[in-house]
Amino acid sequence: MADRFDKLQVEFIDQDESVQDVADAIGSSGDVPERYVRPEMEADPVIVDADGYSLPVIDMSRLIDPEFSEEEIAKLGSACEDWGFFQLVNHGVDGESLKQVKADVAEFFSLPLQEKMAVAIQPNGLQGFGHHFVFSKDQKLDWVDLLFLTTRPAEERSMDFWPTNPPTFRDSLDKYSQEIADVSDKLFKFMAIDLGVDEEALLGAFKGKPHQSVRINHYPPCRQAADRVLGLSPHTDGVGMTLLLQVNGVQGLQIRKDGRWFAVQNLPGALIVNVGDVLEIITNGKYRSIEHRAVINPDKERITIAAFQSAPLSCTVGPLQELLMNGEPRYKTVDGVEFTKGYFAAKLEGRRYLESLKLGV
Ligand SMILES: O=C(O)CCC(=O)C(=O)O
Ligand SMILES: [Fe+2]
Repeated sequence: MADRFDKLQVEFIDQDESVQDVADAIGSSGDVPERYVRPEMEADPVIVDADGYSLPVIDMSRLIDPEFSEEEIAKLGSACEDWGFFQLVNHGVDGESLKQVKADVAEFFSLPLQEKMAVAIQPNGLQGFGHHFVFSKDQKLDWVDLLFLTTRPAEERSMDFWPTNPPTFRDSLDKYSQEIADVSDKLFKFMAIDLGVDEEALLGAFKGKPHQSVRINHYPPCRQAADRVLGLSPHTDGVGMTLLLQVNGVQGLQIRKDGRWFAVQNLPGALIVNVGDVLEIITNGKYRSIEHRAVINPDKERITIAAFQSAPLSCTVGPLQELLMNGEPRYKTVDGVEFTKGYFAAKLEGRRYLESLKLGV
């Protein structure tokens, strides 16, 4: 079936090596190939999670409890304004479903390369397993193998890219994708209350069938040069909202805060949620889409599942009338196809595309 991304006609350079293979080939003594080495890493200091400086924690059980809801919604609003990121606890995602999806994803990445290549990304495609978003032959490469899939609406899935090994993979990803869609619907609802806009007005921006895709990231360890390679280059997410699940206990997410990198310590069991570019634009800049990146552990592999909740390509991306500053929009309004094309054309470099949509007010 036609992929939503076919309309975008983005052109990528084919990559047929996997980072896991590169890591295996260099073993413990060889050099990391130049294409993976990132000299810019040395320049940027990292702040660790310290007193008075930790990611806000939002409790879903308080959001839905009439006694605490108002207070928790205010906290949610501040988190989206000040940080653009928060940890969500008591999110209600079924424990069995979490366990199963984690086990299946880890098993998929542990398969031999040829098994994984059964769902390999196709030339100029976006879905499937492999290296993604390579735009030129000289571009530095991220130290990650990933599997990118459209998960919702169900009729837009390209099942050719959904692994059949392990056999439970499809079923567990299907269940997880439903659970995450439910959590994000609730969060959008509470955000609408915080913003003082009609729920329909906020969700109306995601009119039709909300879109969800997942990026399952596998970061092999890098013994030789963990501090000189990057798992994911700094970027913002070109979507409404992202919900990130850490599949194993290995940390690696960093977010840009006050010009420096801040290392997120994921609370066990919490989902990490962040505001994407589309939500920043819809809220006319009230909520912020923050640059983030993933770093590599020298000894341990790291696996994460990022679920992106977004708008259909048929929608329009622009500030909500109710949230204009003195009647002024701070961002251009563009249609969904133009927005997504522009996001990729800016090569996922930090906030570059988002800044280009800003109007001079
Ligand atoms: O794996 C992580 O910590 C970050 C993932 C991420 O930012 C993404 O997939 O967009
Ligand atoms: Fe991201």
